[in-house]
Amino acid sequence: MTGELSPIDKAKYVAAKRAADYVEDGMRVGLGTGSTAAWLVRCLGEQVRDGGLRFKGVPTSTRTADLARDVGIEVISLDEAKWLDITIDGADEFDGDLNLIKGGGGALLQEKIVATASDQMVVIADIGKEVEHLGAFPLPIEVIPFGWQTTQALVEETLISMDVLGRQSSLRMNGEQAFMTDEGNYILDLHLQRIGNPRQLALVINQMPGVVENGLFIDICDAVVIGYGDGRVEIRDINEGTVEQDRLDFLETDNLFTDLAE
Ligand SMILES: O=C[C@H](O)[C@H](O)[C@H](O)COP(=O)(O)O
Repeated sequence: MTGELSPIDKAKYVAAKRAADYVEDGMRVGLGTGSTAAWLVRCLGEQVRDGGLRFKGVPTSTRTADLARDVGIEVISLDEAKWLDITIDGADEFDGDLNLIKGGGGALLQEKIVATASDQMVVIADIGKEVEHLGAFPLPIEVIPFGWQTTQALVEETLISMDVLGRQSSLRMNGEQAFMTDEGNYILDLHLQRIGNPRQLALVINQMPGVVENGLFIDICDAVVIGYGDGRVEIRDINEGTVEQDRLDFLETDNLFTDLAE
């Protein structure tokens, strides 16, 4: 990476840097996927290499697994770990109840399994991810390839009859090919605009044949570490509201940050 990092990357970085403090020696830690989670993995890798931190990481995608190994984190499977102390992951949107839309990077299935198998889930996000109502970000749902167009039609008909779907859904593409998840499935992105009842929607979608999982994370997240482009971080806890507001002064002097910005 060269040149000055953008305010959004700084925001992601400070959120990840602060959240890395949650990880203690001996923990089993779920490692999220995406650009914000990648900052976390790099920060933790630096602490492993330079600070002697010892923990086991359970990645939520092959991308995260590769990065974690590259930076020196010991990687184990979820079945080896069985249960996790904490999962730290990014999000595409979070609302006032700390409900989330995830899956912009296509990793929602492993992410939901891992987060649900954790004592706590902490989300790391730049302030731009905060919304009053979920839904402006297209809601990803993972579907099996067999009969995916039939599944898509069923999803659309059901959601239109519920007055939920604003526009059509779209098959996520990777160039000319359908995007394929780590489990060999497809992603449909639902253009909803505003989700009135995320809990109900998540249940309805998951009942449809062919749907594997949806990107709504309801009652899973315990706290959000929010980063700002000027180095401020804020921690919102599901029970206690805002519990910390701080400015991380390391931004221009931190090794990892300056290495990557140069
Ligand atoms: O599938 C991807 C994940 O849910 C990501 O955590 C989410 O899309 C946020 O990614 P980013 O940190 O790159 O905005």
